[in-house]
Amino acid sequence: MSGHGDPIRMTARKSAALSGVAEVPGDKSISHRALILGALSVGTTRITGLLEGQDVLDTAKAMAAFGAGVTREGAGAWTVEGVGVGGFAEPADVIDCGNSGTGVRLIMGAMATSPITATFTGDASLRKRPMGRVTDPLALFGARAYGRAGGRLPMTVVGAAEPVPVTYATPMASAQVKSAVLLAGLNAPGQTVVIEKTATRDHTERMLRGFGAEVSVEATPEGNRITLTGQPELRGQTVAVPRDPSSAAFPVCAALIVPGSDILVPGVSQNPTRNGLFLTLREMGADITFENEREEGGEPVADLRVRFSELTGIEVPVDRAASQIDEYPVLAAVAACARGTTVMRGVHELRVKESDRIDAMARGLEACGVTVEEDDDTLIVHGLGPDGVPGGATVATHIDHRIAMSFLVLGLAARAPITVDDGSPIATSFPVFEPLMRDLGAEIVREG
Ligand SMILES: O=C(O)C1=C[C@@H](OP(=O)(O)O)[C@@H](O)[C@H](O)C1
Ligand SMILES: C=C(OP(=O)(O)O)C(=O)O
Repeated sequence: MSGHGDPIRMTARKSAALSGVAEVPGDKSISHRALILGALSVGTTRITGLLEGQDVLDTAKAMAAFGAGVTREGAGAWTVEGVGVGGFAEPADVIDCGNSGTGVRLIMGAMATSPITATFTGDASLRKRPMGRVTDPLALFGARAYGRAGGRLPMTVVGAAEPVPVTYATPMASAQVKSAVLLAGLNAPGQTVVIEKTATRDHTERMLRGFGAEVSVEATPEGNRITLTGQPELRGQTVAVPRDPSSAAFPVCAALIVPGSDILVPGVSQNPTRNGLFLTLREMGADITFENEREEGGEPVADLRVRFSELTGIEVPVDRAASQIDEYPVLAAVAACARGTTVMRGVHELRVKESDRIDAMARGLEACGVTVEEDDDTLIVHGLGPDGVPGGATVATHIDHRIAMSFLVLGLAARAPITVDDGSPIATSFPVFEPLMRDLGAEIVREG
C-alpha cells in the first residue's frame, strides 16, 4: 500500500536492565525471494516463518497480480502456486510495492523478460529512490522502462518479448541490482552473468539453486562472477525462513547499551554476507556469544547471548559495509553510547535507502546532544560513553523504519526520553518490534 497511515509518535525512555528471549521474525530478504521464486516455479512452494511485514505482504500481493496463487495458511505459513519461468500474466492494475526497494526492484527483474507490461509505484519514500540502477541492466535484456525524471516511480516496464542474456558488472554494491539481473536472466536463453566487485547478500543465488536452477560462483580478480543458466524449470520447494539478523540488531544493540542487560536472541542467521554488525560490535568490546551454531533453512544460524557492555569506538572496516548495510543506523546509535569515536566510511549507499540515512542519523544524533561529522560517504560519531547521551529530543524518521527503531533503542539508554515523530514504518520490517522490546523490559510507548 502506498500510504502508511497516520503518523505514530513513539517515545523510549531510560529502562532498567533488559532480560529474556527475543524471538525476532523471519528474514525480510529471504521472505521476498521465497514468494518470487515460488511464483516463478512449477508446483507448490510451502513457506514457513515468512515475515508478515508490510514490505513482504506487498510482494505477496504483487505475485498474485502476476498470476500466482498466494495463500496464507496460518501465522507465517504461506503457499504459492507458481506459474513457471516465463509464465507471468500481465497485471490488471498498478503494482504498489509500498515502502520496499527490494520488492519493486526484484519484481521488475522477474517480469522484465516476459512479453508483458507492468506499472509500479510505492509510498512517498519509495517514489524518491533511484530505479535506473535496475532498469539500466534490464534494458540490456531488451526491456524498456518509462518513469519519472531521474528514474523514479511511478514507472512502467515493458518486458522483452525476445530477451537476450546479459553479462553485467554491477556499478554499486547492491544485492537488489544483482538479484534483479539474475531473476531477469531466468527467462533469457543462454547464460546470464553478474560480476560484483564486493560480495553482497547471496540469498538469491542460494535460493535459485534450491529451486533447481544452475548457478555457479567463481572468484575472479574483478570480484565474484555469478553465472546463471537461463530457462530452467524451477520446482516448488519447502522454504523455512530463518530469523532476520537485521531485526535482531535492535534487541542486541539495546541490550548492549542498557546497563545490566542479559538477553538471548535465538536462531539468527549468521550468513557471512549479513553478519557484519555482530563482528563490528565484538570489535567494540561487545559481550556477544554465539551458541548452538547450526543450519536452518539452508542458512547458518546461532543463538546470540548478549550482555550489557562498555564499548569503545572503532574504525569500521570499509570492506564490511555490504554485510551490515542496513545496520549502520543502529550502529550509529550504539556508537553514541561508546567511549571514543566510531568511524563509518564507504557508506554512500545509505543515502539512497528509505531515507538518506547518513543525514537522518546525523541530524537525529545532534538533536540528542551527540557530536557527529559526515561527508558524502562517511559518518563519524563521537561517543559519550554509557549514560553520556543527553537525549530529550524529538527526531524525524522520514518514513524510515530503521531510523525509527534506532532512535527508540537509543532512548532506552539516554538520560532523557527520545521521541520519534513517526514509528508507523516499523511495521514494514518488524511488526512485533514494540511488544518484543516491551517483553524484554524496554520502556517504549505510543504518544496520544
Ligand atoms: O536484496 C535485498 O534483500 C536487500 C539489499 C540491500 O539493498 P541494496 O541492494 O540496495 O544494497 C538492503 O539494503 C535491503 O534492505 C535488502
Ligand atoms: C533498505 C531496506 O529495505 P528496502 O531497500 O527493501 O526498502 C531496509 O530494510 O533497510
